[in-house]
Amino acid sequence: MILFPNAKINIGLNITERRPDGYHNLETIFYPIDIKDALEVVKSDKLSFTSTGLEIPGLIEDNLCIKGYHLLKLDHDLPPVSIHLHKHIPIGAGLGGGSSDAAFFIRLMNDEFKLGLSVEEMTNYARRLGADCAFFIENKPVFAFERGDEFESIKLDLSAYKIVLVMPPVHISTGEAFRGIKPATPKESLFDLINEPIADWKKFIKNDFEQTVFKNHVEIRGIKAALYEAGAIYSSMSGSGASVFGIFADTPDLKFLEGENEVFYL
Ligand SMILES: C[C@](O)(CO)[C@H](O)COP(=O)(O)OP(=O)(O)OC[C@H]1O[C@@H](n2ccc(N)nc2=O)[C@H](O)[C@@H]1O
Ligand SMILES: Nc1ncnc2c1ncn2[C@@H]1O[C@H](COP(=O)(O)OP(=O)(O)OP(=O)(O)O)[C@@H](O)[C@H]1O
Repeated sequence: MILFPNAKINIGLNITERRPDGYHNLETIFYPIDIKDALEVVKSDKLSFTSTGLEIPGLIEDNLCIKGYHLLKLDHDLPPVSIHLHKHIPIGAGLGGGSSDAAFFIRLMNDEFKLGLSVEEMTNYARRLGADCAFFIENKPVFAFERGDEFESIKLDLSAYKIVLVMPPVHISTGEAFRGIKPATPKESLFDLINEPIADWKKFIKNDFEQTVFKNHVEIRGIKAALYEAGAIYSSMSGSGASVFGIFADTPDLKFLEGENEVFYL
């Protein structure tokens, strides 16, 4: 069976407090976007993982698909499988690529091997693999809170707009981006602000990681400025970076950004 795990962007991200478990409580809007990996799983005589496309840093044992397999195996009688991932979603981008692979892996195993898991059960497995993973089980726009793995439904449809995503040649690890953040409770929750007209978002909606990340990577700040210059209605870094997205009324001409960076027109 083959599935196509997609990426997400964060529209706004407030880091509200440090938790005793080393994580942070935050609030954000997750919005799925159309940049995808391809994930194939077939029954085999031994567990294996191969990948093509972008090089995935780290050990195969640490790949979130393999971790997902071992997690499900604790509770279910699973045959060995061979997993192939074609990696297309930029890594260290704040796009949740690895998290999406993990969640889609759980969904795939549930379907392929008739595990009978409910959405809630799959979400619980996913959140044990990473804070971002849980969102990709249902994979629809949500307001997320606590570790980013509790959700409230929202109505948000950006299909009338053009989203452009720019990935600079820099990778940022989520752990690195959290260092130096001073958590604070915002005056107004994103849950309410997201209902304001998009033209007003830039006045109210911010991503707390920009403060720390822009300090060390001025070129990322430059991309955001360039997107506004090119007519973006709203622009922000996604998650913990390094990618930056812009929401436009019409497809902008961003050729000047294309040399150095990878530009996705969605
Ligand atoms: C910041 C976001 O990218 C926003 O979408 C995500 O919340 C990060 O989610 P993720 O990459 O799935 O995060 P995990 O793999 O669970 O955690 C990586 C590291 O990020 C930090 N982390 C992550 C999520 C969170 N709510 N608080 C944290 O402090 C922790 O130091 C953790 O060790
Ligand atoms: N299937 C996978 N695809 C990509 N990275 C993976 C995968 N499994 C584990 N990883 C590890 O996760 C790290 C980054 O993952 P990911 O792409 O989710 O981060 P990100 O782009 O910063 O997104 P986010 O922080 O929003 O989850 C990689 O450096 C890699 O070591």
